[in-house]
Amino acid sequence: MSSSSVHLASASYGKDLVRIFRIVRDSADPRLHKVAEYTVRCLLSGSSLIPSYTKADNSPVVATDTVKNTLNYLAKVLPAADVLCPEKYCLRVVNHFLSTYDHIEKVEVDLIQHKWTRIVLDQKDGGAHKHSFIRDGDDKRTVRAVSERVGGEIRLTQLEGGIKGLLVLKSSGSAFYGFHRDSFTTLKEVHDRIFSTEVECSYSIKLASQPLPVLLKSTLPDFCTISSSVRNHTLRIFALDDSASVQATMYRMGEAILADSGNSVVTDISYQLPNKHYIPIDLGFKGVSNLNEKDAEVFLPTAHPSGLIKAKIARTAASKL
Ligand SMILES: O=c1[nH]c(=O)c2[nH]c(=O)[nH]c2[nH]1
Repeated sequence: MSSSSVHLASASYGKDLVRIFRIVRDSADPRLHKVAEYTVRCLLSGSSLIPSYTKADNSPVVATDTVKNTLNYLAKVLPAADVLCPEKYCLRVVNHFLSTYDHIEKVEVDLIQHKWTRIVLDQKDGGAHKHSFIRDGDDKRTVRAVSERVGGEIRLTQLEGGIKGLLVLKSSGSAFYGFHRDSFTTLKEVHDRIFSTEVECSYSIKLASQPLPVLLKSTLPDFCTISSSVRNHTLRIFALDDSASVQATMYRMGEAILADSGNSVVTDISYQLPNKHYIPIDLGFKGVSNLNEKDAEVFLPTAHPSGLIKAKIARTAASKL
């Protein structure tokens, strides 16, 4: 068989790990700042780019360096509100590439927001500082936006918000018993255990079915309020649920988020939760009891292996009515 019996099955390219930092200075008080820091991946695709892979023809290639320049340029020239809101920034970015380059058919943007929270000093030192910030947690907000040219129109085909790296632990209020047992099972049933996980989730946001340039002229949902709501419900259910398992608790988190009337544009939420095991240490060598649920106080935090539980919780057709 000749080498021509292969074809390009799929392809996309662009810039990854583009670091963006934007300062927004208050118009009335230039020392009062807001800041946003993002890591962005932006990938382009389209059938007219196929020759760049198959025929070494670079003529249709918008250089990945140009993609990086564009991400920085848009961070500078877009209205402050559109850069400070990661979802809006992503929507502007995908729209830019499809409205600028007729031969690009699809743009995918994945963004990670790095936290910068304003430092609040004692009142004697002036309270909330105008331009000093702290990284108060490793959790990150994520956004994915995908836009495609459909029938000559620029359409938003995917918009997702999310969280990653949100590390939580509860030292009681979690059990795991009644599970299937067979000759491979060694795990003891437990009625009170440590539950720790690093929350990763993403939720789909459905906007009105209009071309993206039209959507961008309309009033968009308050994406930051939705993001806070997802984080708050996740933490609330984690703390309050008398957990029967990671599976049962994550389902309740999804239920709470979708039941909140403020989240009507959220159609589903996917969780990925590792079960980070804490194992009671056997101190029997000193005659000290540490293995029973009631007296276990010293544990070995184990990095691996961990359980890994995934679920997508979605609205059923009836609940959309
Ligand atoms: O919440 C849990 N779900 C499981 O499926 C599982 N399996 C296991 O060993 N421990 C746990 N915990």
